[in-house]
Amino acid sequence: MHKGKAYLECLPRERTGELWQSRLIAAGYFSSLPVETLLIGQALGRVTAGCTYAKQSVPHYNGSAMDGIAVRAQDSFGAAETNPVRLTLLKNNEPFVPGSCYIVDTGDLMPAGTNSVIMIEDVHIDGNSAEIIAAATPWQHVRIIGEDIVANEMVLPEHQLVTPPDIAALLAAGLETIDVVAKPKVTVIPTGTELVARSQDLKPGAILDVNSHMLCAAVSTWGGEPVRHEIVPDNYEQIKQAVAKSLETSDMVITNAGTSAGTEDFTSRILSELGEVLVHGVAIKPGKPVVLALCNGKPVIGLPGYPVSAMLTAELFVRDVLYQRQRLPKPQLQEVPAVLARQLYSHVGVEEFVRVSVASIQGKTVAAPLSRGAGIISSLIKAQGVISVGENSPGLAAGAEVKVKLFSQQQLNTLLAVGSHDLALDILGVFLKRQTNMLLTAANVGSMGGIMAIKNGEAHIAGIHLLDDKTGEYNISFVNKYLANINWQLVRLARRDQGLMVLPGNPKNIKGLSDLIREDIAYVNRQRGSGTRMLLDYLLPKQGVACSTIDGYEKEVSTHMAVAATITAGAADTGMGIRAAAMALGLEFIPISHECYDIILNFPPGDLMADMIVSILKSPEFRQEVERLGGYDLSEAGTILAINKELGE
Ligand SMILES: Nc1nc2c(c(=O)[nH]1)N[C@H]1C(S)=C(S)[C@@H](COP(=O)(O)OP(=O)(O)OC[C@H]3O[C@@H](n4cnc5c(N)ncnc54)[C@H](O)[C@@H]3O)O[C@H]1N2
Ligand code: MOO
Repeated sequence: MHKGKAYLECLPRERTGELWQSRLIAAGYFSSLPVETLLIGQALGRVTAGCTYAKQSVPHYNGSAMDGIAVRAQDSFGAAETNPVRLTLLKNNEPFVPGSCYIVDTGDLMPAGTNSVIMIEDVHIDGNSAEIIAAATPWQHVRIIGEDIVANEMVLPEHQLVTPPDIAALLAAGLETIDVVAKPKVTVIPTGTELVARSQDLKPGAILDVNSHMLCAAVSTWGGEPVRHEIVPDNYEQIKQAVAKSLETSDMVITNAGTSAGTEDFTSRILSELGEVLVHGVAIKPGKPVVLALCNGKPVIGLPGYPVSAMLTAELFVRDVLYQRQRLPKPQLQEVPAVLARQLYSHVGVEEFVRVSVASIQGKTVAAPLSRGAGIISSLIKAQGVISVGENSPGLAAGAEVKVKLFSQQQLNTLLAVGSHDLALDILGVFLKRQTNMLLTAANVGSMGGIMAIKNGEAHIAGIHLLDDKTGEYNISFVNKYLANINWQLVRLARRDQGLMVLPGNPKNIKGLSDLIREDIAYVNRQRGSGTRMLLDYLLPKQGVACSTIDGYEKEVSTHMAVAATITAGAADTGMGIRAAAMALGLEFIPISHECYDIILNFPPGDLMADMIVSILKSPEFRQEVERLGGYDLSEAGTILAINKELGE
């Protein structure tokens, strides 16, 4: 047995792909494929295992192609307007005699003796005779035997994807069943002592096994037949046995987790004992510790435990192998040039894959990077595409030209909201989708980030809640200051309650901001530039509180929900945020202030989308749905607060 390659000896992705492909070819993995026989009606989307030949001709009899009369062509010769020819009409059961004809409908068997059809429009029926005024050519309007498919002709070649018309052709050609390439059976083994199968069993430290379901679904999407193994704890022998047993019945085995350097990360060692580890460590992020092995001539892939890493490495090293194994054409993702919405740091030495929201903004395609953590499942569902930042790149500047691989052709049918995020925006997205079929995607970069995105033409919408500490007014002075020469409108979305969130029962008896200086109180703050942080910094001096005296003032998180989650987890006693976030996690809420959450709309004059958004904001249905979240006042929603004065004049 070969020893596994040392971890961290990372190969570049392309070389890994080539090595993986060439070793699988050498192992014969793509040559002798198991075959399955299916009823024709079940073969849609499958790949023919061999060439298929017609059992019968199509059509299998000479039939009339039109409604009319069936004649012997030579009986009609000489017919003309000046010389009508009269033929005797026979009944179907009467034998043909020269100079006679039969009435036929489209599809009828041509009566013996006839070889041509004259359309009924060109015939004058008179009692027992039919008069024609033009000659018919032999076989006109007749579908002759085998005109479509001749018996023994090839209907479909081997390794062809079966389409709906193929099903018609196969059935017409007299086939009842067809041999197709069998779906590769792929066993997915979730590993980890911390894993539980059901959310009822979750407790701190336990993780719900979601990856095995995600990976099985991916295998199905890629044409394979997934088999989900039960969770195997981090036990060397048990994992080894599970892999060895699965290999007996599967065409491919995927293990999940246990690929990195932890004390219980056994994958590479186990696979090197069961076969040969070709790769352990690829210079990519996420997904670096992926393991690629060949055991008994079958691929065994150790995918890293984090969901995003697992999905990306499956896309890179499982998907194409499955397509190739089934001879399915690999779907090509469309690649479009786009402008990066914000700066992106990257590590030199690894190729980094970053999921992005994509939108077309006034003719410019913009890609907004989503959160990059390997455990951020939501980045997988929010993304419309992915970009790759090359191994040698330390990162990309905002505005840099990137190439986005789009997950679907319709992905540019998107409105991009960049700025401070609010649940009301998600609800606006639902209403917009209903009315316009446009998808609203949001990148949460804080209020100032939103203003900058509008300034750079990289957002359709920006949610902001910025307090001007000189005027005490919200938002207007900021848009006027930063957004010249742009067709913006500032529209009220909601007034929101801002306040302190505390655990149920308020165990530390917090009453207001002045309590934050107490020694027994740990605070969790929002990031600089966020509206909530600006409000806090505005209010603290008014209460005579110095921020340096607050324990936790330096501890920053970037969303209202993260503040609420930090308090729920016991990592802080209180933090400022909106009431809806407190309610969502069952926290108590001490109101401190109101703030105005408004949206900047960036649409050219006359664009109907801005009007549509305003009318949604004004609708009672939308207002009720948002107000139900708690802590929102939408009585002014849809009010246009300002438009760009410079352009307006
Ligand atoms: N000292 C080092 N630590 C880590 C390194 C490293 O190089 N040195 N690499 C990190 C990277 S990169 C990744 S990726 C992960 C890979 O981890 P493993 O494949 O060993 O997996 P685990 O540590 O067991 O799990 C990671 C994470 O994922 C969760 N998980 C696992 N299985 C599932 C599942 N079926 N469904 C949902 N979530 C799952 C698991 O609970 C952990 O939270 O290692 C880093 N560490
Ligand atoms: O490879 Mo890991 O997936 O970067 O986190």
